[in-house]
Amino acid sequence: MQERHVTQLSAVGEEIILSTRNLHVFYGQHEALFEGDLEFANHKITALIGPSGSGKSTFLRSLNRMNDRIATVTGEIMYRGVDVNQPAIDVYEMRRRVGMVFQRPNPFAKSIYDNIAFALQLRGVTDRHQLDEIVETSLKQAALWEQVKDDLNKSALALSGGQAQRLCIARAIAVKPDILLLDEPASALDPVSTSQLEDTLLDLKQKYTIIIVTHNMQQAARISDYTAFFNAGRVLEYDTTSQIFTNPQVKITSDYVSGNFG
Ligand SMILES: Nc1ncnc2c1ncn2[C@@H]1O[C@H](COP(=O)(O)OP(=O)(O)OP(=O)(O)O)[C@@H](O)[C@H]1O
Repeated sequence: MQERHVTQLSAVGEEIILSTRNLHVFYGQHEALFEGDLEFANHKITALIGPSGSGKSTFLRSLNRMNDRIATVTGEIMYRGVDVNQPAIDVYEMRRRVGMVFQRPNPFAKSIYDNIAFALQLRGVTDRHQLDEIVETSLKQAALWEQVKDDLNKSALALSGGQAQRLCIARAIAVKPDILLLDEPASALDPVSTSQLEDTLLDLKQKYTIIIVTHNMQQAARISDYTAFFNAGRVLEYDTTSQIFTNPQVKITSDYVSGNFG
């Protein structure tokens, strides 16, 4: 078996929206990511899997510069032809296009409506009709509208975990991003909410490119098109999800996906 097998998606005809080259991440002296070179295909779901501490979140958070204050990130992050890992980049604007949803649902202590409207108002959208329309569309896309349409003025803190996570997705898509980064978004959810969230992500793929960190192998297999396997700060294998789960080329990947790891 090989030691490393990373498929270049551009070589297999995919439209690449985001790619990293020579990406290294250091927390102080500790190098947590060595050469995370990956290409991400437009309107596809890519899963990042691997053991705890292998660098998945570090990599994901680097993609929209969430590591800026806590780590040193070197290398290129090419988003639609622009290296967004440059000091001159407007990080705020970049994060509008490359949004993030975190592991634990983190709605603001505001109404359901304001959770979504707030980000838009900050960006200068003040027209009430326009706000209403975007709030409704975002909640529909996040598959939450039917459950909350009569309760928009109620506190978001009263939502269930699954609903709160879908509200966070609605909030992220309200500003019309291109790419959604999700860091274990279902880890705090029960199986029913997890399944609903997976259906929502499959729907969202029509409009967005999705990159998701997950510990749940079945989840990666169910929803993703491509899977990257991380180990000890390196991407050891990257391929179609079916290939990773049925015919991995690297022994450690094979051990990991078959549950014989460690
Ligand atoms: N804020 C931080 N400061 C210092 N070291 C960190 C920080 N965040 C992560 N690390 C270290 O970087 C390495 C990679 O961690 P990371 O969280 O990216 O891994 P992961 O694969 O996402 O793990 P998990 O699946 O447990 O979330 C680990 O050695 C971790 O201890």
